[in-house]
Parts: sequence; structure tokens; C-alpha cells
Amino acid sequence: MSASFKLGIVGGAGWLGGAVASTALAAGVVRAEDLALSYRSAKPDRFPGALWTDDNQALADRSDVIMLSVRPQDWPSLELGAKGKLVISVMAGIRVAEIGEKHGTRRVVRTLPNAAAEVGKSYTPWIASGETTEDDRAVVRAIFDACGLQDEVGSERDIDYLTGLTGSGPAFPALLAEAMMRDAVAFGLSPDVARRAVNTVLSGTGRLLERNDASPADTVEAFLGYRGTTAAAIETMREAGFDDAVAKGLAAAFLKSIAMGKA
Ligand SMILES: NC(=O)C1=CN([C@@H]2O[C@H](COP(=O)(O)OP(=O)(O)OC[C@H]3O[C@@H](n4cnc5c(N)ncnc54)[C@H](O)[C@@H]3O)[C@@H](O)[C@H]2O)C=CC1
Ligand SMILES: O=C(O)[C@@H]1CCC=N1
Repeated sequence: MSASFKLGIVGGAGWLGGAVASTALAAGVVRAEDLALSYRSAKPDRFPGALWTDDNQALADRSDVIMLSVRPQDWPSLELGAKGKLVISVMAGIRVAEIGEKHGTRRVVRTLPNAAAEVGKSYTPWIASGETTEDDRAVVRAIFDACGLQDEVGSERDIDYLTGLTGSGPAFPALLAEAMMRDAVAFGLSPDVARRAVNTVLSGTGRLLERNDASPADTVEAFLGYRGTTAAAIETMREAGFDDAVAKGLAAAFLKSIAMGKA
């Protein structure tokens, strides 16, 4: 990878673009003076030293690497020529070939980070077009290693699947936490105590899994082995269709990612 490159983030005022910018700056992957971000309406007051612009073509012209971080439905109306440049998309659904064709480049990388990029804990699968160079791949690895873990995967079908599994992933433990919290409040706990309790369970579990690199099945099995409260809860949740609900949800996300690419 070249020691420094100029990065332009289209939609940098948004959630994911801002998270990637913040993490890449903190890790020293990009310098503030080499970073440009675009916004659509109000100019954000973030990232001192970086350039904010509402002119996407000006952003592209000054950048070596252009990251597309607008919502998929806003992408068709995005006018931006990136002839011969590296374009990195974080958009759900949109295919490598379509991105290259629209922006006039054959160096395209389709990535799918998640919201935990904000705290350097994203999982980011990615796939590159045929004319993407080794230097380009090094840029992608540097940005998304700073954001967490990254893997180059074998097909866009894998990206479509992972869009649900890991791109949407942080929403699923949050969904579980919301259901747990609702139950706790219905039981009579104060919302403050319930929130602290449930959030601590989630962050503690994440730390444990990370430290032990544990297989989730082993963890569940270890709890089941007590034949106590956890087994009573898990077996009841499973009888109520827990595993089936998860599988159906992931299938819906996979189909939605494919459909978004065809829209
Ligand atoms: N938020 C998440 O957890 C994840 C999001 N993604 C993808 O990241 C992309 C961005 O998502 P978010 O950051 O969550 O959405 P967001 O709505 O927070 O950010 C998008 C930003 O793009 C701006 N924008 C739209 N059109 C523009 C234009 N022509 N020029 C300049 N700015 C423009 C919007 O004003 C907004 O600030 C989406 O394509 C989404 O599929 C992928 C994985 C996870
Ligand atoms: O829900 C979405 O469409 C985006 C992509 C993955 C996470 N958020």
C-alpha cells in the first residue's frame, strides 16, 4: 500500500461513512488532510483538518480512493465519474459490475461492514473486481483491519448472505436484548436496572466469546450441562421456535440483499 493515499467518502455525513472515517483516522490509516467527505444538506462539524464538500465530483477528483456510503436507494441518482480510480462500496445489494459501469472504473471493491466499525469491531467481508490491484487490496485491508476483522470472500453470493449475517448482525443481539428488557420491565424491574443488566450481559458475552474464540455451540452445551435455569430457558426458547426464527430471518435478509441488487 502506498504510505498515504487520499480517501473520499461519499455520504461521509452518515452513520457508516462517519464511523469508517473516525476509525481510519484514529488508526492512522488516513491523515485528516488526505480525507474528504461529502454531505447532502447540512455541513457536519466533525473531523477537523478534513475537507467537507457537497460536490461529489470535486471529492472524486481529489481522491485516490473513493468510498460510496450512501443508501442504496440514493445511489442511482449519484453523479460521479471515477475513471480508473479505486472505488470501494459499502452499500448493501449493489453489484461490483454495476458500480464499475456507473462510475467508469474497473477497480471496484464491494464490502459489507457493520455498525461496530464505530468501535473498531466490525466484521467486513469484501470482494474485488478482476482489475483490482494488490495495492488496492492492501488499501482495503488497511481500512477494514482498522475497523475490526476483514475477509476477502469468493463470490458476491457470499456477500449477499453475509449482508444479513454480519452486516445486519449487530441488530440481532440488540433484538434479543430488547426482548429480554421488555420481559424484565414487565416483571417489575425498573427500566434503568433492566437496561444496565441486559447491556452488561451483552457486552460481557461479547468479551468472553472474543477472549476464548469459543464455538457458540460449545458455550451453549456447557450451560445446558448444568441442567439448571439456563437449560430450562434455552430448551423452552428452542421449543418455541428460536432456531427456526433465526434461520428464517437470515434467509429474508439474504433474499432482500439479492433483490436490492436487481432493483
Ligand atoms: N449502518 C449500517 O449498519 C450499515 C450500512 N451499510 C450500508 O452503508 C450505506 C450507508 O448507510 P448509513 O451510513 O447507515 O446511512 P445514512 O443514511 O446514515 O448515511 C447516508 C448518508 O449519505 C448522504 N447522501 C445521500 N445521497 C448523497 C449524495 N448524493 N451526496 C452526498 N451525500 C449523500 C445522506 O445525506 C446520509 O448522510 C448504505 O448503503 C448501507 O446499505 C452497510 C452495512 C452496515
Ligand atoms: O439494513 C440494511 O440494509 C443495512 C445493510 C446492512 C446493515 N444495514
